[in-house]
Amino acid sequence: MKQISLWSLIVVPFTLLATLGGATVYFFSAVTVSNVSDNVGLHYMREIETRVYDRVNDFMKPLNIMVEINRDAISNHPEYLDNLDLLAGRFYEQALPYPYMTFISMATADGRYVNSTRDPFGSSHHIATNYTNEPYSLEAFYYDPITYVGQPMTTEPVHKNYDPTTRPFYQDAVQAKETVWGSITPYYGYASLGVGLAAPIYNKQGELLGVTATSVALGALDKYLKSIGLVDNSYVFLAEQNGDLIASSRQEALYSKDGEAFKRVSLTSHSDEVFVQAGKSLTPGTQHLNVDGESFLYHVRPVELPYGQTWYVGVLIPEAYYKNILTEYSQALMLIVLVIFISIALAGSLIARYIGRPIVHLNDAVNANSLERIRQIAQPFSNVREINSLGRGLQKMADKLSDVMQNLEQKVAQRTSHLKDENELLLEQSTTDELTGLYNRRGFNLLSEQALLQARQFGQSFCIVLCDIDHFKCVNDTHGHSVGDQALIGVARVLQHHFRSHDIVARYGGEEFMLIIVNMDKDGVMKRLNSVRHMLIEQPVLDHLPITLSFGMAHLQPPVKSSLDELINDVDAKLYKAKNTGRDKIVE
Ligand SMILES: Nc1nc2c(ncn2[C@@H]2O[C@H](COP(=O)(O)OP(=O)(O)OP(=O)(O)O)[C@@H](O)[C@H]2O)c(=O)[nH]1
Repeated sequence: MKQISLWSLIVVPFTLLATLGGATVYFFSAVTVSNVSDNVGLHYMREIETRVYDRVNDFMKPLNIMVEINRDAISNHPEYLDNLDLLAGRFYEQALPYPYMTFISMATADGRYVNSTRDPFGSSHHIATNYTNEPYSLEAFYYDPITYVGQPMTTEPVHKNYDPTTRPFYQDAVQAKETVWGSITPYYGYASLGVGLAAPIYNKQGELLGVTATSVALGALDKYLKSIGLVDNSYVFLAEQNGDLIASSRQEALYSKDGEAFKRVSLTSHSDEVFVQAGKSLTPGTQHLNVDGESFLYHVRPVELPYGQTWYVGVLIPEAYYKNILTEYSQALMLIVLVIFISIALAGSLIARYIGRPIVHLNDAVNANSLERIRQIAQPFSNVREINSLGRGLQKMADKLSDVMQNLEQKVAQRTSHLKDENELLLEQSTTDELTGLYNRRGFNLLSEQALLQARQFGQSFCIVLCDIDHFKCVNDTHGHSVGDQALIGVARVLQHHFRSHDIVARYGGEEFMLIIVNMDKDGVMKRLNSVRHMLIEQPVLDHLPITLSFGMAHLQPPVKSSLDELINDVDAKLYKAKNTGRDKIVE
């Protein structure tokens, strides 16, 4: 099975988790912020744009409704034209719900004219006609609910010799033979633009009966755009296809007066550079617009009016507005993410510290092959209960093991020393003659080789003596075996008495004794052997029973070359000679 370290089990997953999590959140937040950012801008812009779009549509709707109703009504009932007072009342009442409907008019092909008329801001509403006098001068009348054309408002006509058939709206409509838009122009004396629709009316035979027209004051739309309450540095405008402004959220004028002529302000000729740039990109859709280093989200939506007229609603929102909101949002998000990942890292380091480190510590101690290392683990060595208990358990085991080993060592030492003693005893027993306490033959064999080596090594003299009790069989036979034993013990003691502690005195066989004397001259040896003989006579080991010994002796001066076997054979032969030549003597 593949082995992995505890550190890699803790550190690697936490590092991976933190990195992966961080990257994921960062990626998602970047994507989210970017999406939300665009959405916030778009939503805000669409909201404004839709409101303006609906408002313009609602505002303009009565214009074509009225013109179409009146066109159809008069076309189907030309008799209306015989009583223009009725039309005056009808027009007046049609205009009542629409305060900015400035004109609803009818100009007959024979030059008569009737009009429900109102100033652009709806403060005065009356009826104007030119058919009540000669030669068709335009006069203003109060509306009368019974007679429709009520009292005159002024003593003088408003317009002398007014011939509507010469007016542009009439001529344009007749020429087009269908409903046409008039051009947008300012009202005389009023700060408002206006626009009208004019429809030529034919009878069933296709003869021209006249032109009916409606007109609306656009100043109300301008007021509306100015009152929307946009965020700072935003723009909303309504413009014609050619870029001429109809209404705008900004304060700048929509037209200028040059003598008697009016000059419309277009987007591209505007004093505000933002309008200029917007005018250059007046295409439906959303785009980013950069003006003098400031970025705008720019949206254009066409407003399709009847009879082929298209206006444009444009909205510009500074990107900084919604980006600031989102920057704050993303900063808050990043802060939360940071806190989460610091927490994860902290959790990882806590696990590493409180679980990983003690386990690694334990592992090192256990693998150090030393019980002492485990016993020396400081307690408590971990704040985690289970790990601490694991460590304590190991320590207890190590303590017990250590005690067992110590006992074992003591026992082994005791056994060893005991065995040593027993060995020594056994050795002593196996090399000692039980009866006399001298070395036995085995002891002699062990020590004699060492003595010969010593003499050779230190260049010392080497003397070997074999002695045997004379007629010992007689002693046994005459006095019994135990007396014989006493004799053996006595002879052994006398021999031992005459030689040095480091000289070898051994019982070599039944009544044979072997001596090895190193580093003593021949005379010295002889003297001692003769002394032995004398003592056995003077101080008999058995009462009234003299004991004599026969000796075979070899004394070698250094260097000693003969082997032990040769020397033993030599002294054996000499002893034999002593026995055969009368006993109680030393043969050398
Ligand atoms: N009491 C006693 N007798 C022993 C012991 N070992 C050997 N003997 C006896 O020693 C005697 C040795 O006799 P022999 O070999 O014939 O020699 P000897 O009688 O001493 O005659 P020579 O050596 O020729 O002078 C035997 O009778 C053995 O039984 C012992 O441990 N105790």
